[in-house]
Amino acid sequence: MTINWFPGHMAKARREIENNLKKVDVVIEITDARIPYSSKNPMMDKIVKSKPRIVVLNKMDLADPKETNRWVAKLKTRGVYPIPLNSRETNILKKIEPIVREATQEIFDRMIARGIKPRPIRAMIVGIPNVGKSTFINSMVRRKSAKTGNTPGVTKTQQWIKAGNIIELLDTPGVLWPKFEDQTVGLKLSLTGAIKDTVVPLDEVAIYGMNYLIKEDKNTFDAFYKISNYDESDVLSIYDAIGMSRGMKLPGNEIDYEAVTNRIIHDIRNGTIGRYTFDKVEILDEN
Ligand SMILES: Nc1nc2c(ncn2[C@@H]2O[C@H](COP(=O)(O)OP(=O)(O)OP(=O)(O)O)[C@@H](O)[C@H]2O)c(=O)[nH]1
Repeated sequence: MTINWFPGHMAKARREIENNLKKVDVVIEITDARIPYSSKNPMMDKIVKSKPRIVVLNKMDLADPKETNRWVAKLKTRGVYPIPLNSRETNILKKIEPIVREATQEIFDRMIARGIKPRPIRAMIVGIPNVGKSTFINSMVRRKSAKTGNTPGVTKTQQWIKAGNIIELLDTPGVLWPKFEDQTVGLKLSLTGAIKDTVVPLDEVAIYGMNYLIKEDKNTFDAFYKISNYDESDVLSIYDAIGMSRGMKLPGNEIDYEAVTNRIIHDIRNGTIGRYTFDKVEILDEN
């Protein structure tokens, strides 16, 4: 989904979420496990305020498992309920149900104490674009594609959809804007596919990712591209090595640098090279 986030859009998105918040018991915030800090909306804490919040570290299959564990531990100290997930799996309901129960225990204890028969727990999904909100909803309700209300003339009525026996979800997720304030955050959002390619220069994205991987895990990077003997402080030297190794040449035998850029981004974004986390937990204390 492409949205240009102008102040008017931001205000509208925020208002919609604030209205929906009144109807739910718990908020399920979807983030990207590779960038749990950069894929959060900057105002989420203010917007959600006092509702219990589950933070899904989605796309865990693409993130470094050690770093994901560190994020879970850290987020637990911040008053939210973190859970790593791969929303493409079919059994996520089983993983979500216990944490939804835990997050809403007080509300339901109160209902029971007042003699009210417990009703389904109502939840809304929020997150920035492309973190996997629709995939999560579809997987929770076990259907193939998310319903959309974009057909002209079709009245958009908001619906509750049942996810298993104890949860009801608002069928449309709240889409919020990503963080824009920091250039590195922009590079990470682009590297993981959360923002559209044209927003950030692609070669900068590729160079950022490449340097990060070489710093973190040079052996894997070299083995993946079958390269050696390059100067790691010189971007062109690395590009030349990859281009040569992969036979990415233009007519006239020059290296096709654009193809190398696209290749690197593709390989990192899809996890073909390996599982990496670009936000380390320490970033929370620095900001
Ligand atoms: N590897 C992996 N891919 C995922 C996971 N969840 C979602 N995806 C993929 O991520 C992409 C974006 O997923 P969507 O569900 O469309 O994301 P969204 O947040 O609804 O996106 P918007 O509609 O743009 O707000 C799709 O290609 C999904 O298949 C996951 O847990 N692991």
